[in-house]
Amino acid sequence: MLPKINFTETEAYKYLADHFIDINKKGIKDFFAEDADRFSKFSVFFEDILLDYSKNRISDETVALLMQLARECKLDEAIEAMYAGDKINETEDRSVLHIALRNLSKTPILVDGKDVMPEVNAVLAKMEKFSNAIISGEWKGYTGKPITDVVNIGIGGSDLGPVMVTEALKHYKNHLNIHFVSNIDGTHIAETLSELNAETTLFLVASKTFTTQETMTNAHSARSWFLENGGKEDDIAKHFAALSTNAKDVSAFGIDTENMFEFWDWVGGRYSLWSAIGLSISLSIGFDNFKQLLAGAHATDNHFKTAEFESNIPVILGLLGVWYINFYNAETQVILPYDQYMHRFAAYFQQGDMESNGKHVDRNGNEVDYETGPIIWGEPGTNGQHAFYQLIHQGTRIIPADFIAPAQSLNPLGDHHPILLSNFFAQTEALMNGKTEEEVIEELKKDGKSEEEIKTIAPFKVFEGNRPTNSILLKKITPYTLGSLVAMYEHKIFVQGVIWNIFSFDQWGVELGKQLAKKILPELKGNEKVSSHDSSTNGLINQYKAWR
Ligand SMILES: O=P(O)(O)OC[C@H]1O[C@H](O)[C@H](O)[C@@H](O)[C@@H]1O
Repeated sequence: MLPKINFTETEAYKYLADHFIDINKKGIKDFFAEDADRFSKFSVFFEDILLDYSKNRISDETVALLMQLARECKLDEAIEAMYAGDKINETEDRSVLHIALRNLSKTPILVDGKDVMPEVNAVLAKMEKFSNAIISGEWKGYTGKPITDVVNIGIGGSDLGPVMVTEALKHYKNHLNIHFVSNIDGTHIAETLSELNAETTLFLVASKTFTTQETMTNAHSARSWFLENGGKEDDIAKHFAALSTNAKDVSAFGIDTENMFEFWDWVGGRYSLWSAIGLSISLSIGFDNFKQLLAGAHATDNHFKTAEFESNIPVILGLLGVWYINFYNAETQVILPYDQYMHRFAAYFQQGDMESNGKHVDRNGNEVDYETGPIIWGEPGTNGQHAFYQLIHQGTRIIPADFIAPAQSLNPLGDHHPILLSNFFAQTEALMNGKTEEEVIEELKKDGKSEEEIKTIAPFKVFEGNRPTNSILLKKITPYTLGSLVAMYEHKIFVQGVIWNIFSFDQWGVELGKQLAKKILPELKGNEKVSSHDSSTNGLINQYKAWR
């Protein structure tokens, strides 16, 4: 079980609160001026990934106190409990074992005394066989033609991970066209199907529960489309596969259980891209590359489990987040990949982080009196620079930023990559150093501005700087390094959940809206006016009925 410690009552927290007052008076650039070793002290390599966290508002003492905080919160016991298969998802009475899905060392991992690895490996073997058959064209559609298009129908964790990874690893993809349908808005599936041919299309119905309204509705529409476009009931087995934990509902839908790729209740939806939910990834880049993704994540899992906290990347990232959220009152965390392929990375971790740590009740069932999970957002660089960086540079809020970039481009075209990377380096430098009033005045003088003009314009051109960033420089985006990176962020979320004393692996907060939508749906039928809600909801529903 996870320890249940209120981190604000630890010794370390009290020291940190005092220490914060001192640190807050200093600028990050002052730390660099004082310490020539700062970069080597506050950076860590993990294989082909370099984390530089030196451009943060931290000193040696901050780091030592944050590490003490982790120790007082018994992070080591929490890590051990997760890896041992303890039911740390207490509110759902489940283990949390996405680490087992990529446990390529095959050491036994027990849930209720049973080793889960044989089942994990059996599903991986089935995914390999299926992926090879589809990719090679050996698997034929109902008219004998090979599959050309794959449509993953899923939402949330059954969509975002596969979308993010297939996009991030597009460079490694084969000839198959992979599509994703998630939204219940009929436009999503209608637009997707309009380009497709039923004879050569494979649908993956991806749903852990196989009850999610959006996915089931989209899956039924896909089935009808298939039958209307020449397929027969008997052909469904050639064109539909299911990725789920719910065998009963899969066969009730009419999908051959031979075409069912199973996973288990100890895999959280937002941690499931490594499971059968990753079948679209394996189809897109081939099973060997999918295995490399798992291998990269497995390497991070070993790092997280064994490295000292001081050199443990997820621990460092997690504690830095706590420092800003709980001491600087940072509300958000921005993730900025300088890699076009990674354009859905921030969106993926919006679910990963916000659904995990968006909690206001602690592990003892009490309301917390401190902040927990941040708002996660971000877009790829350099697009973000021309959109929202203004606020990061000169706004009133502190926005800790993670900058991520590969040293090697997968599309080395002219000077594109050096230009991209010059922006990556420049932004963190600018955010740290800012621009002083003296520098601004100097610049304006050089531009030949008058004293009067300088006085008027200078205040607007000053950047106070001291804005914290992490830089994550990867040698190259490969399935392996991406797997490592994603697992780092996953474990960072775990670290923060442990410190905040919350349960990171349930998501009760998404239920209420679903329940109410089910209640409202029948009320939308017929023309009679609705009066069972508040006046706003009644007004909106009745206007919808008048206009539809
Ligand atoms: O995979 P499914 O069971 O269809 O669930 C899809 C998604 O829906 C739910 O509402 C949860 O909030 C998500 O964590 C989950 O990933």
